[in-house]
Amino acid sequence: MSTPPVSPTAPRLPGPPNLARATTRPRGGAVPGLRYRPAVPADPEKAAEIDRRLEAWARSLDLFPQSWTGDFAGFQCGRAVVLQHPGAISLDHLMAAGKLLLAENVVDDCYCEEVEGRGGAARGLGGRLVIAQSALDPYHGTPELEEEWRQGMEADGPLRSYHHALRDYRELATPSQSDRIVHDLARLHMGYLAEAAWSEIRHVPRVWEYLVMRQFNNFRPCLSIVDAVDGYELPAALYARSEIQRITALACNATTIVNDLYSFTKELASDPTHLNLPQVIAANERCGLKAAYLRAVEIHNRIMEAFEEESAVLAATSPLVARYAEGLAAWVSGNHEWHATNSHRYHLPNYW
Ligand SMILES: CC(C)=CCC/C(C)=C(\C)COP(=O)(O)OP(=O)(O)O
Ligand SMILES: [Mg+2]
Repeated sequence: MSTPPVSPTAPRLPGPPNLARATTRPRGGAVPGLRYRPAVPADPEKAAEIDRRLEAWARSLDLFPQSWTGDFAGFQCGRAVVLQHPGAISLDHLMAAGKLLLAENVVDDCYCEEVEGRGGAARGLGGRLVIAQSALDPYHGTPELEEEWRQGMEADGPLRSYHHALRDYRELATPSQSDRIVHDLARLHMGYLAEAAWSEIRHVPRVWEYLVMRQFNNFRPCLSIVDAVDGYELPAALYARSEIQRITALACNATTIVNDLYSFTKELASDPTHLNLPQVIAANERCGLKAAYLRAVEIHNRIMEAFEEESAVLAATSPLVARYAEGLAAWVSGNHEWHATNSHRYHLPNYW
């Protein structure tokens, strides 16, 4: 079988970046020109307490080997959730957010990410993810088969972490809030599958296609819990409205592009073909990575601007919507702060 000819207009990756130019940045530096709002500072004692409890939880379920403890500490899960949920009504509510965040990362690292060296691979990912989805969305059948399923859910750290994190979340969330996150995690899994499929066939998407994939492979499950963690519910009928869905998606997309900007150097250092927004822009526009990076910042800023403007208009219509929009904005700010200051995990390119 002959290889189909490559269209001269097909996006082409720019080739390995010169990572000598992409060394470390000053600690805590934000991407120059990035539109963001300062986060409510994290109380270090609260963050440390969440980390301590999360590590104990992870150990009790044997979620990952001892040798990954350094990475767990470097990830700063406790600081992340304290920054992202400044209105959390209790430590238990922060713990629920922390368990979900930890579980989402265990699944991503162990099932999806090949470069992490923790078992993740594009091949066979669909089968692993459908079983992972059932850790959130229980199997119903005969008692015998349900028992087999229950035992199956104990098979590995990713399944145990999803199963137990969601079980604990259900205790403090309403049924519709729990159902919401189950659906948002299914969307996330669809995004993981698209990313894996493109990587297997070395497909370089158009910029809009990449952003569609990234709207699914997205922080949305984390923002989907902002009302529950703050101790109230945005009712399902309101949440389902298209204008609420839009501000939710804009906030989630802004925050996920922030990840692309801060993780750009880490990702290209481990895999020069890894897709992130600057890389996809460079491939489509046949420009250098610095120009592409600046264009990605501009796209992010326009999405942030739309989120801020549209959520302000909606907030004026009801105090409950205003509270929800504030919760989204707080998550966006806290997540930006976490990315900008997590020098264990992220380094900016030294373009500036
Ligand atoms: C916490 C959560 C819901 C994660 C799911 C999606 C995800 C892993 C991200 C949005 C982060 O993106 P990425 O895979 O690029 O992660 P790193 O850049 O390696 O931190
Ligand atoms: Mg990334």
